[in-house]
Amino acid sequence: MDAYLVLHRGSRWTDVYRLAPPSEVVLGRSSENQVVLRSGRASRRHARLACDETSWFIEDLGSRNGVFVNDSRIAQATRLSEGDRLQVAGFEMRFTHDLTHWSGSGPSSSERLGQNHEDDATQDDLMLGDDFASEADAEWLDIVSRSPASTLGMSGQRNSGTETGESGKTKRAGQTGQPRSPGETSRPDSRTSLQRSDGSSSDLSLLQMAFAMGRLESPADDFDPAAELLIQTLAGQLPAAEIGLYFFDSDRELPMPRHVHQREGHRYRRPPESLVRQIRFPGASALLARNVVGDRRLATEDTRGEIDVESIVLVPLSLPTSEQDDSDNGSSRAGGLLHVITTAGDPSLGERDLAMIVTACEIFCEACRSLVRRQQLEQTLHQSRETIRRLRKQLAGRVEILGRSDKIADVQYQIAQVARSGAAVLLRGESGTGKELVASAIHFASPRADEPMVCLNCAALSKDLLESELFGHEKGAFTGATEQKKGKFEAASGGTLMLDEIGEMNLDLQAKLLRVLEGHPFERVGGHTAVHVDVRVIAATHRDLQAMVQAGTFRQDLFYRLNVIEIIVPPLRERGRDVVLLAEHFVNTFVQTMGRGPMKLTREASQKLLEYSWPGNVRELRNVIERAVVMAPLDVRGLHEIGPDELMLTRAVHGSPTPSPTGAGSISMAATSSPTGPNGSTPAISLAELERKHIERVLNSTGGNKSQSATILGIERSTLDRKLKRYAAEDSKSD
Ligand SMILES: Nc1ncnc2c1ncn2[C@@H]1O[C@H](COP(=O)(O)OP(=O)(O)OP(=O)(O)O)[C@@H](O)[C@H]1O
Repeated sequence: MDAYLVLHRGSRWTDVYRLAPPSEVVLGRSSENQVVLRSGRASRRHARLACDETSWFIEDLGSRNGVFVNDSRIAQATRLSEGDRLQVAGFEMRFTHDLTHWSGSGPSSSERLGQNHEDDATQDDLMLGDDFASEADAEWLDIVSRSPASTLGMSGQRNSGTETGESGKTKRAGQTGQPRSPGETSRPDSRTSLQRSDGSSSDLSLLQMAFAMGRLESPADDFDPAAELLIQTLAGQLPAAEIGLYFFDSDRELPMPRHVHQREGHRYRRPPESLVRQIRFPGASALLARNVVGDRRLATEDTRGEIDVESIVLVPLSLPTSEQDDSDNGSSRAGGLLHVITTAGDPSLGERDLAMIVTACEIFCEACRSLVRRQQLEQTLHQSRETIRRLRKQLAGRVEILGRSDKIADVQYQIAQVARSGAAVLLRGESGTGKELVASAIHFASPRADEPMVCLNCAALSKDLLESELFGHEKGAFTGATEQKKGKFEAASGGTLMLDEIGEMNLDLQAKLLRVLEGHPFERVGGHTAVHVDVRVIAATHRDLQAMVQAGTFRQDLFYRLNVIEIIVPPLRERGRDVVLLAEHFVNTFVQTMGRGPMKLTREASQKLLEYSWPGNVRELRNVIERAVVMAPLDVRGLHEIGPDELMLTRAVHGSPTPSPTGAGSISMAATSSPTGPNGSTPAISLAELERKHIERVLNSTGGNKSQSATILGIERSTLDRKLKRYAAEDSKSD
């Protein structure tokens, strides 16, 4: 069953709509899916008329003047019956099921069939009430608006809702132009399209455009290259259209078009302000106005009396600015619009064209946003790099080899000498003497200072793990290799790699390392791609590599390769008063980092430090001082003086290779037996033996707790493990 709505003014009808249920007419509101009687003030709702199989309903949507049915204001939906007449502020609507003599052939569900101009009614006569009386810019165009394309199908897909309002008569009564007679139906232009071919062609060119825009490398504030691609694409798809693209600030009038496409013999014309206003507000939809030939309200300075525009598409462009963050909420400061027109004689733009144009514009806006985002990311990356550079400099300043002894002065001199060259360096010295610190000092004094400094302890890992840590591995190279991982060589690319405890590396890996040091590329574990790196290697060991070479446990060629320059880092017991200097430095450091009050060492405490043999070297000293600062009483006002007892170095360790005047102290938790000779003289044992005995005593005192023992000894737990393994191996050999 079809239902008809006839609008009357006095005794004359003005418009006739066929309302095939379900459908609805909104009075005073423009929106897709609805027949638009009037398009001014698009955001204001007034009354909605809906119909089902048998009845009509009218509903007040909150207009200021209200909606009246037979002089009673309606509150909610009001049911209307066949033949009912409805007065809505100045004109009358009649509802009928009998309109056979106006049987329009349009396919739509809510279709305007005819319009009567015979009485020469004026626009004002058809106003829906005082609400609109002052609305000078009210338009009577047949407008279809379109939300973002991402919500729409392309490829010629028809949106059922957009079928309403297709009758497309440009103007209402009182305007110039040829009126249509009742019964004349408009073009079913939701099926027409100006596009050159079917939807798949436009999909393809939109994809090509998106791809080309994605590859643009223009600066973030230059949207022109992307705009050119947009115009080219649209011109290719809409061969009978003129196109203009505008960029503007939100508070400015429409400027000159930034890009224009016009066919030969045709002239592009700016859009009328009255239409532009309809899309220049946040969240505005694109619009398509059809059948507008001769509408004098579309005249602009440009038209010079010839108003031959047939159809218009206007799309608001939400463009980002460089300063804007990437959360685009549609209220960007800058903006733009795309304007597409066809002129009389050419086919009108249809809804498929509108959908295609809106999609193209969205791709364009997204490409512009990507340009801005990319620039923001580049800026962030640049800032991060600057921060890293600054921090590295600060770090370099903190890599200070403290000490005034001759032995440390020698080391400092050698650091300055080798830093400038790229030569391999071998650092030798006991555990905890500061070999890693020396390696860092070389790196930060070298031309590689801005590049990474990476350290790897070769003793801490099994052979396979060490290979993977050094050279990286490919995904699936071994069980657990779930991702590709770059090794330390790649991580140190351009910088310095310190290989600590190089003497613990097995022979296979030594061979692979040698090849890399000789400038050959390497492959990640499980991979076949050759990786080239430029890395300076600094190796360190506490072992006698030459003896290992002779024993066949270290490759001679690798030894020569690593040992280009050798720096011996002296043990702490050979640095004289540097012990006190370092201890004072550590006191100040820990007081600061722990937020404690001022502290200093007493003369007796300093003396005690000088007398101790320091088998754990600087690391042990650091730990001793840290413990003293932690244990210092909290309720001290003013300066706290750290006395000798607080250092917990109670017992003398005789037999140190550098005997001290009063004998060196041992750690308080150490066992009672001391390795002294019969008369308190230095026993004839090697330093290695002394170290072993000391370790055993500490282990005894902790009940075999290795972690605690390592802490007391001032060495890494892995170092202790290694030493114990070696002792066990030596014991089994001698058995
Ligand atoms: N001259 C020094 N000035 C200041 N701190 C130092 C000095 N020498 C060593 N240290 C500190 O002593 C600790 C141990 O130093 P480092 O790790 O460099 O020794 P190492 O010889 O590499 O030890 P290992 O052989 O066990 O790896 C670190 O905290 C380091 O900062």
